[in-house]
Amino acid sequence: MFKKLLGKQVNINTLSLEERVALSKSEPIPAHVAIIMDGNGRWAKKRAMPRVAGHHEGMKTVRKVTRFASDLGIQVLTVYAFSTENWKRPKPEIDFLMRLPVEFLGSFLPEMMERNVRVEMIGDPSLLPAHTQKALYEAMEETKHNTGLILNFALNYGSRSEMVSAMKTMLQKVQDGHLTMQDINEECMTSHLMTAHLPEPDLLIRTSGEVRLSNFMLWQLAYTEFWFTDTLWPDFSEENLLEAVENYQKRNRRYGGL
Ligand SMILES: CCc1cc(N2CCCCCC2)n2ncc(-c3ccc(F)cc3)c2n1
Repeated sequence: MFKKLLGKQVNINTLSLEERVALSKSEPIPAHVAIIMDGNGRWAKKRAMPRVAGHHEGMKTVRKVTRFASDLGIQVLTVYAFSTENWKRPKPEIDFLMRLPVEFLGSFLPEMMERNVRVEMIGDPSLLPAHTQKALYEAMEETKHNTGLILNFALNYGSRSEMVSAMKTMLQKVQDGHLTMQDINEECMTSHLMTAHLPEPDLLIRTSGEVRLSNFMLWQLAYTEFWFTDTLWPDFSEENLLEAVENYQKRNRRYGGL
């Protein structure tokens, strides 16, 4: 890929990662990047390892990508960690998955504090085990005053149920006289979603070659740039994230216009 540097065309493949990062930071960085982290089971299968080994390696990738996103100046990183459909998985796998937040936060929270990272979540935490909820709430409490990157975990999250819940709340407000039919518009709907306080995603990344949304942020992704890669999530690197951002910066977004 070629980029303009000081009036000259530069082949970025000849640059170091650091040089490419500096170049990328001279152009608009996507404020909100959302990632569907696919390919963990396949990564393990390729190595004749149990699926949970892929999930554990995937957790390390979350740490690595969080560091790099923070360095790049990304404001919000939303990662789809557990969907409402994932409850159909075997119980031992779910039990393992539900311990990952405890391990992640136990080892990474000090560094996230140093990096001024704030931990948030979207989804319904009530069905998560007590130890998972405890780790999550403690991390959100400890980091709530941080003003750097927002690391936003989608946990027990499903977009359709998020939208139904928003509609029910708005209907209840109309019944209670707190809203009128005229108030109901796209902005009103957006303000009733779990992401109301966040900018809409500028860039969606999905790994492992799957090309579908899987009930993820369906309303919020209306004008988002999509970037799909065959790379399996445990293999996803800083280089992959930078490539997605560089590709994003090449696109001129129209928001439906010309
Ligand atoms: C509860 C399911 C789950 C799965 C999971 N995987 C497995 C699936 C996708 C790949 C990444 C590794 N991770 N990775 C980090 C977390 C995490 C969640 C909340 C939090 F506050 C801190 C860390 C995580 N949570």
